[in-house]
Amino acid sequence: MKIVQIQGLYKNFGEKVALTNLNLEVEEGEIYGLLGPNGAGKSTTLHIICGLLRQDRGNVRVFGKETCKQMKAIKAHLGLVPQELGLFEELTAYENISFFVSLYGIKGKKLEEKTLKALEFVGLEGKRRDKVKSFSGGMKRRLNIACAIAHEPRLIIMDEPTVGVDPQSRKHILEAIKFLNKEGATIIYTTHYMEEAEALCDRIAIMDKGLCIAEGSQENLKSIINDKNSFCIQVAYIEKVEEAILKNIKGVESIQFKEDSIHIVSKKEISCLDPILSYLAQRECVIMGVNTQVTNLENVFLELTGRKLRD
Ligand SMILES: Nc1ncnc2c1ncn2[C@@H]1O[C@H](COP(=O)(O)OP(=O)(O)OP(=O)(O)O)[C@@H](O)[C@H]1O
Repeated sequence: MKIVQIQGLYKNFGEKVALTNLNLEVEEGEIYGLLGPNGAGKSTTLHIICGLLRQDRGNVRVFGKETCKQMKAIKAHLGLVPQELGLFEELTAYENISFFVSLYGIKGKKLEEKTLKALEFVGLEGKRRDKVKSFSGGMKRRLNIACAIAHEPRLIIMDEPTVGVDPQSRKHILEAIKFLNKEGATIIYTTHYMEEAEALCDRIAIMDKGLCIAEGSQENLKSIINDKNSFCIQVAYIEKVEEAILKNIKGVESIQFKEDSIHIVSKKEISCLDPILSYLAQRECVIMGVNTQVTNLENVFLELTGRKLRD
């Protein structure tokens, strides 16, 4: 079953275009990654799915119901882990979770059970009576997740839930997400950490400038750039190298300069390493090493969204 269906979605903020004809579908039971550079439109998309924002045009269905007409019914089975922490610092961990659970009309013994289960789930059962203001960043992130999942939603939307956490908390959070998914929850996950998306997601959409520019399984996405070679040449005296000349070598598709290395993407069928090395030798650069790079999600992401720094 398609748990989220987005068709022809548009959203502007004044002059600013946030989404422009976005189309996405999320199947029940999957972990669906939403990746994209800053400002790509990920949070706007998630906020529209949750009914926090209204689209200008287009159709969004969650659990087969239209968000514009049946948001109340949708919200009962939806959990949102927001990018910004949404916690009450003066309340304890227990009080924070039980407040959010109570918003779903859950009371009494059930409220207590669900709150304790969520505390245990994020490894904070020993801190239940402590005020949030005494928590570390990682503990707050975990509590933020507990507040969103304690009512046991069918669809969990996570907007960069691991920002600023240490490796231990990150590991705990990623394992918890896998567990929730095994238990039956569908998860939509945004992150800037490619290795997280690689470890978690069944399918991924890459967004840029309000559009979905690629979508599919990790294998599908990698196959987009499998007709290319990617390699890195470490060079001393890199200042002697002229980018325009390298770019003109047959087969070269893109070039990126770093402090002491050049990253090159080329067509697979044309071998351009020899002419590049000859050119570097001609310029009396010292070649310190050449590394071929394996195709991973980060290469795909950078290839599709560009390697230039964004404002
Ligand atoms: N409330 C708002 N008012 C004005 N512009 C906004 C607002 N919310 C988002 N935008 C703009 O819409 C575009 C998409 O923003 P959005 O937050 O959805 O991107 P994002 O992919 O989530 O980025 P990030 O990775 O930085 O969180 C950006 O250009 C952003 O500046």
